[in-house]
Amino acid sequence: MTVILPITKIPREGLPTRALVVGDPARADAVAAQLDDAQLLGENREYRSYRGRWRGTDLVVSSHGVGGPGALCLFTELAAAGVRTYLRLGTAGSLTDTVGDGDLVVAEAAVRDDGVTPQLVPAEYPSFATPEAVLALTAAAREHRLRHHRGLVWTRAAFSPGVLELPVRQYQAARVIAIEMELSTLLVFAALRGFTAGGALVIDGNASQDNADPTRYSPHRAVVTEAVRASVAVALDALVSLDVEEDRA
Ligand SMILES: O=P(O)(O)O[C@H]1O[C@H](CO)[C@@H](O)[C@H]1O
Ligand SMILES: O=c1cc[nH]c(=O)[nH]1
Repeated sequence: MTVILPITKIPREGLPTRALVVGDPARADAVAAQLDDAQLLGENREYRSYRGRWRGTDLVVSSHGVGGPGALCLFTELAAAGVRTYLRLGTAGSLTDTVGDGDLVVAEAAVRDDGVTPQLVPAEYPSFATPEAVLALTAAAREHRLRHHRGLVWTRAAFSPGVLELPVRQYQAARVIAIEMELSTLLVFAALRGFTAGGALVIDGNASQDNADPTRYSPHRAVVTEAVRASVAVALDALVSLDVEEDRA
């Protein structure tokens, strides 16, 4: 009898070892539509998971919703079902004028302001992308002729600010180029398990100007939608090219 995992309702066994994870269930549908023989694996809450093939390689695509704690539930259940290599394809706000709308940011590492990984491991522990994932994503972005940048990302639990002053200027001065909400959770989770992980993020606005006023956040513009659509092949090409498990201590 197939055992179904409780939070994502994916099967406990027999999954491919690679997963593309995205925030939005509709984005999981759009990725699945590009796969060969896509099959829905399970659906519950914000989590929608498919399996399928890209260029002959089996993989999973799953949505994790918004925020690190919920995303961690997906990453954990995917691991229980056999996934060992994760790439996140998401959106992010830019923190610098040189990274514009529709550009792709390939994360080298992420600031752990995610609100959840401090409950897993001390705050000094790093949140870094697997080097091969960074190289595979940048190579695929170049091949697909997408405007892209490598750099540091700020993962932050709260989308909009409250009353506390945010260290935006300090992180800008420290060369952090984009802000989003789940990547550091994925990178820490993967490092703790000895898995491979990375992420690429499509820029959907200037976060240092827009996020204090949620009515100015406008991610549904054509420049963003088109860049996300074009980035799917980049992320899938990178995912199927990765094969780094054997070298790891
Ligand atoms: O486009 P996704 O993958 O959802 O990523 C970003 O968009 C959401 C905020 O609108 C957060 O999940 C953030 O990380
Ligand atoms: O967290 C996020 C995601 C996309 N864009 C932003 O400005 N922030």
